[in-house]
Amino acid sequence: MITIKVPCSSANIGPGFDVVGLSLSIWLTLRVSIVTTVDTTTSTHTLNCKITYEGEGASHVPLDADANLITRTALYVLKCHGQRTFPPTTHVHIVNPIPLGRGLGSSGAAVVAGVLLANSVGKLDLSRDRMTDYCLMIERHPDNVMAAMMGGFVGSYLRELDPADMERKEIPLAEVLPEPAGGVDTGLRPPEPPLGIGHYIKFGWAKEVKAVAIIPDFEVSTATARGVLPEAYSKKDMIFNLQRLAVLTTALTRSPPDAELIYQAMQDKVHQPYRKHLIPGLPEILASVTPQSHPGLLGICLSGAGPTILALATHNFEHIAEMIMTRFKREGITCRYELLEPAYEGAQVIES
Ligand SMILES: Nc1ncnc2c1ncn2[C@@H]1O[C@H](COP(=O)(O)OP(=O)(O)OP(=O)(O)O)[C@@H](O)[C@H]1O
Ligand SMILES: N[C@@H](CCO)C(=O)O
Repeated sequence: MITIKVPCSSANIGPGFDVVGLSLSIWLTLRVSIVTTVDTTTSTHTLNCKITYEGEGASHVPLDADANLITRTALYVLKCHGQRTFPPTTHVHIVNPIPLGRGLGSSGAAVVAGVLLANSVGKLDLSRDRMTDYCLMIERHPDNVMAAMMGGFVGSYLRELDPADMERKEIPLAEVLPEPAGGVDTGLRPPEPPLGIGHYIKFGWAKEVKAVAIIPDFEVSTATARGVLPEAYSKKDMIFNLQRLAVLTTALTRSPPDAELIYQAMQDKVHQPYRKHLIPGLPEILASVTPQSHPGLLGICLSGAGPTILALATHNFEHIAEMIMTRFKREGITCRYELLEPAYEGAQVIES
């Protein structure tokens, strides 16, 4: 039995759009077994893989190996290594408590889990850095996948690629992860990722800082939330974010945390203002919960592409969460909240 555990993550933390991510303590878990039978031709499951699933999205997440994001990702990596199917007969049981499309990195966790799955069942012996390259072929912004893979509070950038590699990086997603093609397999190897696409550094984290995630009961797809962003930004807005991000990455390591410094350093002009039409009440919520109005609060932001709100705080967690849920309720939106800790250790593979 192989157990694969991947944490959820919150990207951006205010000004660090597509740059920083924080892995948090909700874990996607895969339980993987390979049953070797005498007659290996009898598997009735797509590509030798049986999927069972419980948790968030159980009513609609596909259970065919060539359609489910986790196994589709694994197949991409396996095919790059000349393996066209899973080993007969693979059973992947997925337990997913990460809400989908809420800004808590469910797709990043699924992609990381898929790459780890391929590495284990295909006995590929890939390094963690190389596995990250595969993740970045599928999820092209590094913040969620780097945090989920490496754990903790992580900053990352994508390497500037030479023109040939750039071409490969820009290939449409469907070519990296072919759509379920009714069994059509050209036999060609998919494009392999260039070496060393992503680079990262782990920041420290002051241990008293916890994350309160207020999770509305509706989804915002990341693709939609990226579609509303402008193509270009003013110099003024870029400087605004860069100044804050530079301060924030160290401010969150200091004990005791400086609430005034962190609150200001979590302001953003690059993505949150443009996403307000997708998340009713967003500007009011971000402006009305402050360290003065809510002692214990350090800072507040949209988690990833939303709609979850992330509040960093040292105490008073329930009060902060209740205030935000009440504000959402005025917009007719119900929410739940979770008190989370950083998942320092990142993705794990346990063989038993
Ligand atoms: N465990 C899973 N199994 C299969 N598919 C999944 C799983 N988790 C996520 N997905 C797919 O990813 C989609 C959500 O991805 P999306 O990028 O829109 O949001 P997110 O990753 O939850 O949020 P964000 O990127 O803002 O943090 C789901 O609708 C589903 O298609
Ligand atoms: N940085 C990404 C994270 C969401 O996956 C965004 O905000 O669009």
